[in-house]
Amino acid sequence: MTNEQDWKQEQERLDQVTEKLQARIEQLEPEVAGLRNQANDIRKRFWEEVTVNTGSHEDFEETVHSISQQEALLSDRERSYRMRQQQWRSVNRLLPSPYFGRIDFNENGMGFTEQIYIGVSSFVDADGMSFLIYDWRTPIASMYYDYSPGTADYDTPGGRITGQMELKRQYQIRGGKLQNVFDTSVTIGDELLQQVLGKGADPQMKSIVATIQKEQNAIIRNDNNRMLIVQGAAGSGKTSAALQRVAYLLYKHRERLKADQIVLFSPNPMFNSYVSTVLPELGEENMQQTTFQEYLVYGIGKGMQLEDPFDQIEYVLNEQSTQAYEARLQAIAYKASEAYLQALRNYANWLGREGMKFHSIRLRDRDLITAEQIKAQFYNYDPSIRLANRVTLLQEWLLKQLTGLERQEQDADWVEEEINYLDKDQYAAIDKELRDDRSIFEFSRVYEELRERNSNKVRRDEGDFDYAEQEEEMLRRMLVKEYFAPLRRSVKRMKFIDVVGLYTQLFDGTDVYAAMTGETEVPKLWEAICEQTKEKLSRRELFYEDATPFLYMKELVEGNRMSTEVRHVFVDEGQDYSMFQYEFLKRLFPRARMTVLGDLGQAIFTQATELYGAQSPLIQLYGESETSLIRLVRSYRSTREIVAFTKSLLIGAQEIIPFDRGGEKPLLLQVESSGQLASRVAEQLAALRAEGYDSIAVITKTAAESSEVYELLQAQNCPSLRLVTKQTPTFEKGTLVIPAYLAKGVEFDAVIIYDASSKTYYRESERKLFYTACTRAMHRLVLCAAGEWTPFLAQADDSLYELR
Ligand SMILES: Nc1ncnc2c1ncn2[C@@H]1O[C@H](COP(=O)(O)OP(=O)(O)OP(=O)(O)O)[C@@H](O)[C@H]1O
Repeated sequence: MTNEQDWKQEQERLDQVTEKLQARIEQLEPEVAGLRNQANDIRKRFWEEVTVNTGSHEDFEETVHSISQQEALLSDRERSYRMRQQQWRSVNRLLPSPYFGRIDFNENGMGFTEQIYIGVSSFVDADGMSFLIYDWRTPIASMYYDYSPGTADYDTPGGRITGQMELKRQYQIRGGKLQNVFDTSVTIGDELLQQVLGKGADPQMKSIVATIQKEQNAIIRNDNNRMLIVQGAAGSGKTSAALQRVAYLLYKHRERLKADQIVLFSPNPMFNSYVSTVLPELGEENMQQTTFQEYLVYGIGKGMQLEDPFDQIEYVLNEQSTQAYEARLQAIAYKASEAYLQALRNYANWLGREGMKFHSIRLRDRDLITAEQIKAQFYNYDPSIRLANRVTLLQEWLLKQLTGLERQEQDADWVEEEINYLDKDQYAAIDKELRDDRSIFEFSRVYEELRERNSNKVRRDEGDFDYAEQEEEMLRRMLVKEYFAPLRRSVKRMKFIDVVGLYTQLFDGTDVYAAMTGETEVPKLWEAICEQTKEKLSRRELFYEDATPFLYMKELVEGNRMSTEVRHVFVDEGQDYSMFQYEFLKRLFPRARMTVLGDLGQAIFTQATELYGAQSPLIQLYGESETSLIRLVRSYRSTREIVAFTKSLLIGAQEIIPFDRGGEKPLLLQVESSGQLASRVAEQLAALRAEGYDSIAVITKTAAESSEVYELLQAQNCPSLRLVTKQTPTFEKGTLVIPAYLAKGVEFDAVIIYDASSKTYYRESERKLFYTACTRAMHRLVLCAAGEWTPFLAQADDSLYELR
């Protein structure tokens, strides 16, 4: 806290800045309105101002010139309008809270101290020179996040600047009024951060610019390498840092980077709405957001039915331990492994020599070009040409063949028959097209005439030029063309490759697999895996674990698609992606840098990838020299008590450090039978609501359990209860009943684990799911259990919770 004198000065400065902001708004408003009207006017009267005359060549040129002049004028006004509007918005955004921080910096050799006020965007005084507010993303503002008072420096394009930071101050300003001023010394913003973190959960994530921590700042501003990997504990601010990083990149590269050149892969569609307000709050447009599943569905196409990751996890959590279940688990792990990735690469090499599978091209129930002919042609190409390039050659060859065959086919008997049997409507349609093409007849007639006159031939009788014959030929041509059009289309779409067959043949048994891929180390239950996979494929369905490898193999054969526009790819919950998926992203976005954020402690899927440490295969994706690794160990979401408890659930999570915010210990409630659970949980819900918590999650293990619990709690008359399923589009405040895997990435004031008994959570593989569920709690955590506690609580010292 500062003294009275300081406070007064700060309030005075705030008043001055507010006045200047208001003055700027008043100045900009008519300018914005004026430019908007001008642009609208130009748009409305566009054609009045243009002289359109196409009589002669000169007139035509004149017209083109006049249109482009008018266009240039319009786009100039629109550009000015957009710029002014942006300024107007930015000043308006500043008005209620112009800045949140200040540093006083004395640059070495300059001999004076500059006061640098920091806000969500820059604001320059009317002289155009003095910065009244610096954007938090400017190089100089980085000192605010990186240093306490004392020696400090920052990097500029011209080199490093060093000096003394004499003061560091933080503000809370609301509605133009100074509410709090903190002078910070050792660490930035503990007091402010305390206040921010003590607040309630929101159905939408907030920006953290006022309290970004040094290690988070390193993530936000890291702009050196192709790959940035962040391993961070639950609640350490990975997603927050990622979003501020997007804002930073958009600012730093504003001349050449647009929001739609950045893609964020989110864990589920609901998450999109959760994070969607952060960037607009910072005055930036949202980046593109998608899920990997959306990409898979798009890449594989409509022909196959894809399981989604949530159905996969439901299977893993629900099924009993049968042999089929064990086989599926082994398959999930193996099909995400690097060994399988390598096997598929080897398989593609093998296919370069033998074993390709094609579909015959068929017309009216007969083969036009047989699969054998296609295969023979394919293996005729020089084997040194890459597989995908040979496929392109084959595609060209097929299209050429089709042209020849189409011509031949016109004389076939079936064509004559079809013409005879054309019904009235079909005939009328064709006749119309013919009439439209009549000009061609006219042209050929005139041409014929001229040719004859020139060669001094006697002009033939009109009857010599046989229209009837021409018409019949045209009909044949059109009819055959109609039959051939879908064939061409499917060749262009590479449908002549039997991709399903190619993937299926991988599962013809251990020996065949080894011969094709060179892989001899397969999971124990490989034969059962083969059966399961083939059975599923025979229904034109794909397990989730097969979807990415399937698409990977498809693209190895057909050549991969690319998106060269995208410059930055962000992967949140990065531990849940397999190496296949990373390989994909790398190939799909060849010109993009990648930021992967995740936490191995929350790896709820079997195909998890380690992000950090020597074993991380992710480092190999772009190579060590192109990769930066950052680790976040401080957790901001939950109270000290909740973090101490949740970290005891994980093995080897000692290094997680809670931010120093106190609260109540987690509460463990045990009842005797599951019949009593609902009423105890309902009691807890009522108590938490009475304490003022209005974002509460009752977290269950599976979707089925969620629906059941939802019914039970409704029967207990719990108010404003909402069931969340994978189809739920957005998060809303209130009491949610939600399966753990859908609560990923989000947070709640209070969390109730519905049944933390050993009947529900017992497999070791469910430990991280359980941990993820508990770490969603910000202020309160309650665990209920009917009967024995889950074994995951075994390491939790009884001083870490309260038992009732
Ligand atoms: N520097 C900060 N200042 C204020 N709040 C912060 C800061 N860092 C993180 N938080 C808050 O901590 C909470 C957790 O942040 P976030 O969701 O980004 O963490 P995460 O690492 O992505 O978590 P998880 O892996 O558990 O999903 C959020 O409420 C966020 O606003």
